[in-house]
Amino acid sequence: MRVDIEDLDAHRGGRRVVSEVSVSVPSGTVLGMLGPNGSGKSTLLRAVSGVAAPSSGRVLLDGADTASLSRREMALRVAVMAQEHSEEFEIPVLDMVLLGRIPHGRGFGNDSDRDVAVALGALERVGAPHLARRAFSALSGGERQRVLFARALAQDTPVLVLDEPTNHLDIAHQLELLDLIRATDKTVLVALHDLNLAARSCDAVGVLVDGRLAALGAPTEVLDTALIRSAFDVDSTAVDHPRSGRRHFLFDARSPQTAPEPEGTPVSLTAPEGSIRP
Ligand SMILES: Nc1ncnc2c1ncn2[C@@H]1O[C@H](COP(=O)(O)OP(=O)(O)OP(=O)(O)O)[C@@H](O)[C@H]1O
Repeated sequence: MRVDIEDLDAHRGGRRVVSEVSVSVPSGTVLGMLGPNGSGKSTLLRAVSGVAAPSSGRVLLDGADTASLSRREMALRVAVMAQEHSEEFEIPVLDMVLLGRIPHGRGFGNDSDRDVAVALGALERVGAPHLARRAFSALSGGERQRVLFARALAQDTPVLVLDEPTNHLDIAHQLELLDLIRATDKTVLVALHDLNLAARSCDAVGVLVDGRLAALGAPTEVLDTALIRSAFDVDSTAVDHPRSGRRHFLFDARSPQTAPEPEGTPVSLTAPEGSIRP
């Protein structure tokens, strides 16, 4: 399913935090949304998924304006994995994943055998079938992320909107989740902070700075040391991976022009007596 974002503005707390963003995401491709903290990635993704309507502009799913779709019609098209999930759900993990089946069925607690099979299959895909009977609230941060990703998969939608899905995940599970995303034929919009993971896993990346799209295109075209400096205020060095040949970035330091000046009396960095520092 194709996703077109047209001239989108979005407000948070009465302030415009996303301005004039236009992006087309072809069916079955992965768009990584990059940008510094507070640059508007989550706000843009909320607008795309229908969690919060844009203040102006449109989001089209295969040409259909999301403003004209019912909640259920949206839930059959777009599954969302949000960044914040402070909920202390006492429910078992399997029931949490079954929430993804609600748009397909008869409502919570009326799951069919197929719903249960899909939910168990999704847990299997994220490597978490052993968690099915555990309470969601008793899981670690990374285990919760994987269960919430399983819920999004179980929703069985053509579009996935994922806000920093690799938060809390160890490196093996980060790679696994991004490989799973790549292996689906879904259209994926995913906010990421790790530029090297994004370059490895996305067909295209969009870089938001202060709510505006500063760059958009294939990772190899977009990501370079100049962009990283201007968008993130960080100096970096590009190196090609000795085996894959893929471009990677080593991060050197905050760029000197923009790093905050130290204020007042310099703080001594000498380790105190008995410290574990060498
Ligand atoms: N609930 C809110 N009320 C008011 N302002 C908000 C709210 N949520 C976010 N904002 C503001 O909107 C702007 C964009 O925030 P957003 O969460 O979209 O950024 P982000 O790029 O996803 O950031 P991060 O990388 O830190 O997750 C920020 O300036 C933020 O302070």
